[in-house]
Amino acid sequence: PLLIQVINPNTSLAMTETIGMAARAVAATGTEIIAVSPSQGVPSIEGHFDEAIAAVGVLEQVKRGKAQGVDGHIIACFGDPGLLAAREVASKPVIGIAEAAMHMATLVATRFSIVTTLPRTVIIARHLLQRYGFEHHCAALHAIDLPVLALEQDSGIAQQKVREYCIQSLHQDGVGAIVLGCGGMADLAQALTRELAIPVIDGVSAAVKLIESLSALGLTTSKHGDLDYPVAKPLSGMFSTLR
Ligand SMILES: O=C(O)C[C@H]1NC(=O)NC1=O
Repeated sequence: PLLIQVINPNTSLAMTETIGMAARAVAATGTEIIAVSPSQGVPSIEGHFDEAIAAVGVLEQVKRGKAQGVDGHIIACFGDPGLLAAREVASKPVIGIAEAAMHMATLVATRFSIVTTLPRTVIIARHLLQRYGFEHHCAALHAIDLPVLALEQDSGIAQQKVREYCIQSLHQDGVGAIVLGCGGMADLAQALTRELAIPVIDGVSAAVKLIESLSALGLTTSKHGDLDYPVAKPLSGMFSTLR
């Protein structure tokens, strides 16, 4: 049996619930999901400033998960905030939902598009594509132009916009798959895949299966080189809890 920690790096507990449910929906029998949020930070992550703040919370939660003996950590925000820092701290695998979704998309299609929230997040997603080496696999990126927390409102307006952009993308972008670019969209992928008859990929569920695969293969974060544990030194003030 596996214990997987799913970290929603923002402090919106409703989104943590959505993310936890999406993870549990695909978890193998015997895999337990612990969905958490940082004790302090930002209610939603919509840019570099938010990501820098959220990264500290991610590190705090990774340390907690490590103490709980989890078998892997998932960073459930499409910016993958703190991913490499978290890998330095962790002994077990750490997977970001953007990298997970992008990897899965390349396994089922030659080109994919991304549907995310704000126009500025589209730019950040482009940085991720470059960083992960998927620039040439992503044919188009779309923003529904609504804030992240619109996905937690009951109106369903954000969900409707995601569906509209997915339909537009499958007709116009010449892609074989669509990646949902927000942890808060995790509950939409399966229904959209069925309705639109194109793989619509959520990074939360993709990351759960990647952690299970890495665990089954006996693979974990390398401590040879730059992902070795952080150099030991005294940490002051608010960072002292990260020791
Ligand atoms: O950047 C985005 O639009 C998505 C990203 N922000 C957030 O609070 N959770 C996320 O997945």
